[in-house]
Amino acid sequence: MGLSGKPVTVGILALQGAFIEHEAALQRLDRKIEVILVKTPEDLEKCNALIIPGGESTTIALLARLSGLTDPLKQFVSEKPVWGTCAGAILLSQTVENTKRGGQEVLGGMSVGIARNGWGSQVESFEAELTVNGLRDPETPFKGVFIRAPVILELKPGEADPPIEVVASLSPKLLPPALATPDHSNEPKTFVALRQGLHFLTTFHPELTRDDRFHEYFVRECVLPRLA
Ligand SMILES: NC(=O)CC[C@H](N)C(=O)O
Repeated sequence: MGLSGKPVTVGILALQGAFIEHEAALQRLDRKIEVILVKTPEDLEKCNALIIPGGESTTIALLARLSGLTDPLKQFVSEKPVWGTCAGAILLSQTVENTKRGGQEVLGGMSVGIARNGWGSQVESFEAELTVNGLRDPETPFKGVFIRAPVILELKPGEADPPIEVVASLSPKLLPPALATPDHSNEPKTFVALRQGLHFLTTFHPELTRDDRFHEYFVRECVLPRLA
């Protein structure tokens, strides 16, 4: 049986946030995916890969702790493919700035520093057309929906870590004045989709469009190769 025929189970962390929309997107893919809404460590054990949705990172981290999921999630992240969208991207990061009082618990997985609510109050939510080379039909722009989105501050892979690939970035012109710098070259603040080894993050919400190309990308690039 080829890769395309192997059964694959993708979990979606379903404690808070936009998990139903991710489920619908995965079910629209041509490739048949078994989807589990993960609320307990037992649910997580059945998954080959996981999506951590957008929502409120502080709340998701708190509910994970109350559900006994924090350590199983950290273990999962160290072994299997995980995609974090928006709040999920915050949870996959190594360090977080602009946290609520008491700080932000993270799962790690991606060697990045991130800031919550990085766009400031005036541009908390916006849409932007993204050109993304790794997607199917790359000439068609992807509508990025940014809702109180985090901002990538720095990439800091250690020597033993897999390299980080920039999958999508925003035009520097879209950065709010507070984030803009005179020299925009290779500026982490413009990065909005990053891949590192088995892991993937997007600071926006692909599940809130009817365009499922990022879901297809995650399954194709991060999940299926891991099953080989
Ligand atoms: N749309 C989102 O997921 C917003 C993320 C939210 N600002 C947080 O810090 O968790």
